[in-house]
Amino acid sequence: MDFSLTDDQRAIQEMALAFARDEMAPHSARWDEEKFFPVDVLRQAAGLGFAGVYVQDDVGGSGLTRLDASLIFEALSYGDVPTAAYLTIHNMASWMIDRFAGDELRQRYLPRLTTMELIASYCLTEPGSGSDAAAMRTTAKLDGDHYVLNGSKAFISGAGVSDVYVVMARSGGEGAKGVSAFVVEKGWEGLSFGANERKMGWNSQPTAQVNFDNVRVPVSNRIGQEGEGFRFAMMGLDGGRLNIASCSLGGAAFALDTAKAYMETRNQFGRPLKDFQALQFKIADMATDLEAARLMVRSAAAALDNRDPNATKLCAMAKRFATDACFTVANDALQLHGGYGFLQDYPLERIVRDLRVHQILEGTNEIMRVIIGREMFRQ
Ligand SMILES: CC(C)(COP(=O)(O)OP(=O)(O)OC[C@H]1O[C@@H](n2cnc3c(N)ncnc32)[C@H](O)[C@@H]1OP(=O)(O)O)[C@@H](O)C(=O)NCCC(=O)NCCSC(=O)C1=CCCCC1
Repeated sequence: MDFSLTDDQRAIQEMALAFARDEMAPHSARWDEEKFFPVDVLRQAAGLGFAGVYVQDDVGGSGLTRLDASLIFEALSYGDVPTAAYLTIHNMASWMIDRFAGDELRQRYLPRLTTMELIASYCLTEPGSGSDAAAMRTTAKLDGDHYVLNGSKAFISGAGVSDVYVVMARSGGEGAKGVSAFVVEKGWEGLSFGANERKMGWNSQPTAQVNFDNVRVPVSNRIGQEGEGFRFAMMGLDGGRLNIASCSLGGAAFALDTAKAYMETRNQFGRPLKDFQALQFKIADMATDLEAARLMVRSAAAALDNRDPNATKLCAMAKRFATDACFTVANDALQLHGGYGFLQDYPLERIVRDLRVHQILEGTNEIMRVIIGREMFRQ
């Protein structure tokens, strides 16, 4: 197995890191404090091809691989975790349209999604169904050449700001087979949004409920066939989980570098912290765990690129391992700063807050174990 990056991959990685350093990192503390959603910066990122990384190029996508995407999202997260994470959501929703919709729908939305003239959200979770996604109650009843959507989606990133919502709703019977996927536009009658949630982290992107009150959606806005929506949503999440794991890598890499720099200059007992072996061991463990997580993410990305039958399992493993390991790395980096790590004048407490949710969203790490366990016995 060759884990080295190609020259093209290094160039992409460096471009994303430069963007993170110049356009994101200088503002991330303010975005967090002011709960500011940096749409202009997202559009600048789209200009570099980061809004449709693995969308096909006939509709403006970059046509890159999942491994390329993982490198990009890791690099961007070095500058600001929630903004990079928002790009992953936009990419996931856009990919679902690219991969599963007919050409008319692809051409209608994707050229504007890949430039981020339109911003996308992904709507699966409901107030009453999180881990048990197939228990959703939002309905889509066929009425002539439209579906009529009723219900609510919860924890939706971008709700109220996004222009386009990829929505999973029940068009048929119970269970996963009754679910279809639709593209719904902001501004359509009956679509409304809840108040912005007050969150522990991920403050530079809005999160709210999306409500459907007899929203009429043209049949032509259904993605694929009736009853395929749950499978599409799960396939979207295989890649989404990899992307979130990549965002954890970037946040943890930033935390580790910040801790190392601090240890060079902070003196206690007459010596810099880096000269204490116990603290060197801590850095050694952090770097080792981060590298292990990175290798798992890259291996899962390669599996998705190669359509490996183990890809779902490997993505769940990478998400579980990387988001846990990277949260611990960030928390240890905070600890190495002593009392200063707890202050908002330093970036560590923000990174810890931002990475915490990666252990919960896009499937909790407990659900990742469910998926891995099932796959282990399916083989
Ligand atoms: C895995 C799970 C717990 C299991 O589901 P069940 O047992 O009901 O369904 P089951 O019997 O596993 O499957 C149904 C059909 O579906 C196919 N399929 C499933 N996975 C896949 C897959 N990966 N690829 C292809 N097909 C798949 C399956 O084969 C079956 O079809 P079949 O009957 O065989 O024809 C699922 O519910 C899940 O995952 N929850 C976590 C949700 C969850 O992750 N939210 C996160 C919401 S989004 C979020 O948190 C965000 C946060 C930030 C912003 C972005 C979004």
